[in-house]
Amino acid sequence: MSTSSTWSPSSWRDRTVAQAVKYEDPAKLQSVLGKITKLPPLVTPSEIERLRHQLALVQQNKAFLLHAGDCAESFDACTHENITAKLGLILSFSLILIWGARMPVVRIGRIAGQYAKPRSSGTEKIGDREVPSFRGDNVNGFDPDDRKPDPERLLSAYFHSTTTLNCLRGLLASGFASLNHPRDWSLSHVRSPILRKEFERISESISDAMDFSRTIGADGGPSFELGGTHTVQGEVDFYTSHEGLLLDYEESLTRHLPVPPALRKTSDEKAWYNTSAHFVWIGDRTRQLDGAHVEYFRGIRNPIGIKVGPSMQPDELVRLLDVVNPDKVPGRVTLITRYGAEKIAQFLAGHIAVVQKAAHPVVWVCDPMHGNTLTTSAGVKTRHFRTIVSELVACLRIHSECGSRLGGVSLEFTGEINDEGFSVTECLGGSMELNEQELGLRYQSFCDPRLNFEQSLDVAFVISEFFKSQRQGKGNLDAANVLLSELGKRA
Ligand SMILES: O=C[C@H](O)[C@H](O)COP(=O)(O)O
Ligand SMILES: C=C(OP(=O)(O)O)C(=O)O
Ligand SMILES: [Mn+2]
Repeated sequence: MSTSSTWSPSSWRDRTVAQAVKYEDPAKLQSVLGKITKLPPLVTPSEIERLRHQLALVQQNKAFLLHAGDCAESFDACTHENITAKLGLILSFSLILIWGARMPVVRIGRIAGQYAKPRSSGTEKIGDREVPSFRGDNVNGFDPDDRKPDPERLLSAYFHSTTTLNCLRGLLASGFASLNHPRDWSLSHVRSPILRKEFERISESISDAMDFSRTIGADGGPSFELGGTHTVQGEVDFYTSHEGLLLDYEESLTRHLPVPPALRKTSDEKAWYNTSAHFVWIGDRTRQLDGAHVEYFRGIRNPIGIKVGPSMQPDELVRLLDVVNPDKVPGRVTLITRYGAEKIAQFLAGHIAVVQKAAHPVVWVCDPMHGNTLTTSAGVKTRHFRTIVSELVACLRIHSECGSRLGGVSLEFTGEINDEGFSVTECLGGSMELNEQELGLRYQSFCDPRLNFEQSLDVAFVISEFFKSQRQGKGNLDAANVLLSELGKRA
């Protein structure tokens, strides 16, 4: 394998493309890509560089990363209500984390472009029929009769991403993030009295802290609508991300743009930026060392993620880091581990050891979702809250035993609610004790099961309590134990 050869946005085309999509009409594909190539970037180099800088702070233990959102966004779910609910959950989650950890949270949504899905199999069974698998809204349709890949969907993905991003930017610029108005955490869903007492204690402390800031005027004066500036609390950074799976699309949004002045080494320095999102990641199924995805990713300047599962060999991991980050740039690489609760103890410490030995600067993030998927006897794909939290807790423990640090979490969750105000029912357990019979009530995911609003806040409380106890010098999981043992007991 030669990685020293010249890179270009299209050099990946000489490599084997894992999870490739086969289009019937290549001319139509070219015409769509030609159109996208001319459309404006979705994000800017300054935003991308700012995120890289913030991820370097995560690495230095000065911030925590929350990477979260849908497994697969869909074009139909691109509504004001859904986007607001998703952003609201990310903000609520990060507020709880900030309270416990007393450090900034870097927020990256799996949003505004998370359409393409790698699949375990090329076909799937729907009833008695065997049809091509759904590959995401930018490839084919969820309807079993609409599974032929259509290049026009790439253009539609661009416009849905743009619309989503515009909605997010509008909400954030108009004070939606103001910490004075978090979504109501009613806690009425919490069944265990012990848990409810703990959650109430935490949320009252947060409300108290916010009340205090308001009283002393530390919330920044008049509101935005009344001519005030964006308040310190209301002004938050928010970044977008998706799996960089469809390289045709990623290439067409890869632009040679001036490096922002503060970072330029020469007055005319330019770099290749993937302008489809601030952060893109390589999936566990497409991270082959000599494959097309690694070749594409090595040449872009964005901060990138790499999914690391049980099949990653330790030496392979170091070689991969050498390829994508030869200059060991801080903040450039985030390793998103996803082994499964049963396997993490077998693999994580070995991966940490080789990365430490190679002195590669990385942000370690725990994805406790993808190694913990199961299918019920009724054929429903789900995840159990208990295994999700169990992988997360094991991850925190193993990092601290190895003298390393867990810098963030990567979750599939959604704050979406239906017209009656109910959350989705896709994962089992949590403080609402969702059971198998209830999965069918509001199962809306197009791919993997997501934590709903209530279950996500459960996770936020657990992590927040862990950081609080660490901050108070306890350095262990004691304070989170009441939550963990209670949540662990729930079916
Ligand atoms: O989101 C991740 C993958 O695309 C997903 O887990 C694949 O699911 P599958 O195993 O049903 O193909
Ligand atoms: C496809 C995904 O994960 P992985 O590559 O880890 O299976 C994902 O994050 O949606
Ligand atoms: Mn997924």
